[in-house]
Amino acid sequence: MKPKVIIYKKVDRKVIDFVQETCDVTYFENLDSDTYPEFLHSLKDAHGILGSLLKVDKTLLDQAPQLKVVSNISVGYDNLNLPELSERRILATNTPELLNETVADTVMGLMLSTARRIPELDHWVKTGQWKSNLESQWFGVDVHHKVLGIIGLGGIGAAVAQRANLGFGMDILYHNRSRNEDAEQKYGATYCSMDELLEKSDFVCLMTPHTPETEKMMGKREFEMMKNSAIFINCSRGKTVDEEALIHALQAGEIAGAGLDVFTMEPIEMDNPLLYMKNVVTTPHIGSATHETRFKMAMLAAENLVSGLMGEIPPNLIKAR
Ligand SMILES: NC(=O)C1=CN([C@@H]2O[C@H](COP(=O)(O)OP(=O)(O)OC[C@H]3O[C@@H](n4cnc5c(N)ncnc54)[C@H](O)[C@@H]3O)[C@@H](O)[C@H]2O)C=CC1
Ligand SMILES: O=C(O)C(=O)CO
Repeated sequence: MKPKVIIYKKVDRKVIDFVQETCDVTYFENLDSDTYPEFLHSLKDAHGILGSLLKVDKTLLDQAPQLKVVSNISVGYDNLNLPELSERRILATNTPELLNETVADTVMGLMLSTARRIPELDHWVKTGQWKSNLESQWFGVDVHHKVLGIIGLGGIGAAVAQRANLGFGMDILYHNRSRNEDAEQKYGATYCSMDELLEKSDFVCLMTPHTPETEKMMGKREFEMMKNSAIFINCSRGKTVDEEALIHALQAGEIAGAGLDVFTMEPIEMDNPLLYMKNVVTTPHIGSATHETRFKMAMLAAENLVSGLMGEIPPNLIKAR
């Protein structure tokens, strides 16, 4: 009998076909209040699940007694309770590396959009406010040849450093759990303490995973240490930032702006003050969301899933730290 698999995220037909070669697939394009009851029902005899961002905790796992593999279509895996999965001998997998370049493009996009105020000026043009020569009130600040501080220089952080240094002539400071000699050699990246990075950078880009250690790692003290002219970019996870402290820092002028792809609550609530600040550019957690990259991620996640269900060690098994 074929293993039973739930795909709970919209993926390309080719991905479903690939999984169907070896598994019996139940497919939900989206999980919402309409589809969730049926999803829970299917979970009872599912051997594998494939998707992203679903909170896989004790409560959910109690509903899935047959589960063998949880395959994330994401590199981040803060949605998974790893000790609980490991106790139940359930394999967990993710999709590292193949999204590095795409997410780094998003980071550069947020930096440029915030510094050069592109969404604000787009609105200005489209609402007929371009009536005279450009006034200095619409000017932005340079990105090129500034200092970029990257907190968490892993796969994505290194791709950001490459773009920023080789493309934009920026000086790179970084803070990480360990030294990245490759980035030091290729992009002149300089390792420093978190405090030094915050004090010296014109742009601070947060790119760590969300873990108990990194939860709210950017808080009141950290924003106060940044230059008043500095711009903060977060493309990691919303919970790595104390969002109230960020809002305060922006309102008080402690920092000049922010480009944010991720938020404490997703989707963000419409009364969140960040949505009403001109110096904040937001995107809806689309760091890796291009057709090409999302297809590759879903296919890799499908390969991880099938390999685990066939009794092999999946290529991207998440190992307990
Ligand atoms: N906005 C989006 O759509 C996306 C967000 N992400 C997020 O980005 C994160 C990073 O992804 P990758 O670069 O692929 O991971 P990675 O594992 O290659 O790099 C993460 C880096 O963070 C460093 N780090 C971890 N804890 C730290 C700490 N306490 N202080 C300083 N550095 C620390 C690690 O040493 C590592 O170098 C993911 O875990 C995910 O949460 C990833 C892809 C897309
Ligand atoms: O891969 C991740 O961790 C994401 O957030 C989506 O690409």
